[in-house]
Amino acid sequence: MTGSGKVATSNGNHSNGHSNKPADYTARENQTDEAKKIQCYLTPEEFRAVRIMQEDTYPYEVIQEIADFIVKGSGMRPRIGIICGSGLGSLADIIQDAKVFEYEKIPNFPVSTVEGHAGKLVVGNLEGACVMAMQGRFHFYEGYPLAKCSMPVRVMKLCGVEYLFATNAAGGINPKYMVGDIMLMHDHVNMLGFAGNSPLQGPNDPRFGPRFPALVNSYNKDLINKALEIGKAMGIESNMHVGVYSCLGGPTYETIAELKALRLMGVDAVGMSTVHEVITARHCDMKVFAFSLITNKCSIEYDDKRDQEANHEEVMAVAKNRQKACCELVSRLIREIHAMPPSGTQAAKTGV
Ligand SMILES: O=P(O)(O)O[C@@H]1C[C@H](O)[C@@H](CO)O1
Ligand code: HPA
Repeated sequence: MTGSGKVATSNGNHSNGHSNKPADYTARENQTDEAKKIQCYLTPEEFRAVRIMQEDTYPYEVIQEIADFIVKGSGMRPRIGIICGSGLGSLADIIQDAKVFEYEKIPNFPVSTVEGHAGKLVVGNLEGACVMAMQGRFHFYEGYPLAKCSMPVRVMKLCGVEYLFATNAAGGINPKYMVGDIMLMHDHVNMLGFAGNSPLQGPNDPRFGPRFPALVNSYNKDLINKALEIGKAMGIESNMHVGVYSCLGGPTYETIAELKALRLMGVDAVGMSTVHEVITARHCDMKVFAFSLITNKCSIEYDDKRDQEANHEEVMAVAKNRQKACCELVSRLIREIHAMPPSGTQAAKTGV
């Protein structure tokens, strides 16, 4: 590959036949043998960065080491894990007695590359419960394999987390959804899975879960019902929905034809994350609560006169506007979970 992503031919020409070697090629001649073999114009540093990004094997022992690093470094054993969606990093800002780990400083951890994803892991207390929050998630379009995107969910599991709260910013396809609404996820359509991609691809380690996990009832119904009650108490029930989310690979927003197809499949909101995290969490038997903040309405009509083009600035601005409601919903739900006995006890087995 060239620095611009074009494939170079053996005579040095790009496969589009127009340009020759990049102008800065002479500065790039100090290549590794491996890079030379595939006619790669990346510098050794770039080549190494791509290799690290695409490395997707995280053996159990490595994940255990990361978990130990976090538990020892924080002196806490979190019970609830939170993944903050785009612009929803404030969910981690409300954590008290926080111990903050920058992703760069956590051994073997990927780094965040997207605006609105700070790249910090925050461990502390929220409503009396010990929680850990990812202020910044990993997306497939950043170049990470899905297993790497959702590897932190396994870290959470080995830290002791029982509940995953996954949040995201999403486009509303259901015409009833308005910007700023909250959709509690009760199911998903795994479009990347349709294309043969899964975070569970490759050898299965039964210490995490079974080879063929079932995904019906992935989204905990009791937590959805509790969240609806909380929404009512907050006076936002008319801005809350229960619906189906779908994740596409991104980073492009969807075409109208794609949106029409998703709507036909029963999808209410579309984004670029969460599904692989939920799959990984269910595989290792975590209870999942997830919601989408609807940051933009997706037009599914070609002759729609409104200016409906999605953009990340708008996504971030809406998330900022609605962060208070999202924080309150999450805090109140965590308060309820904290009041329940830990799972494993007889009483807990009958509840969520
Ligand atoms: O991390 P999430 O899923 O909240 O972020 C969404 C999807 C893209 O990363 C970005 C597009 O604006 O927001
Ligand atoms: N599509 C995909 N991802 C998104 C969108 C969208 O419309 N809005 C926020 N994240």
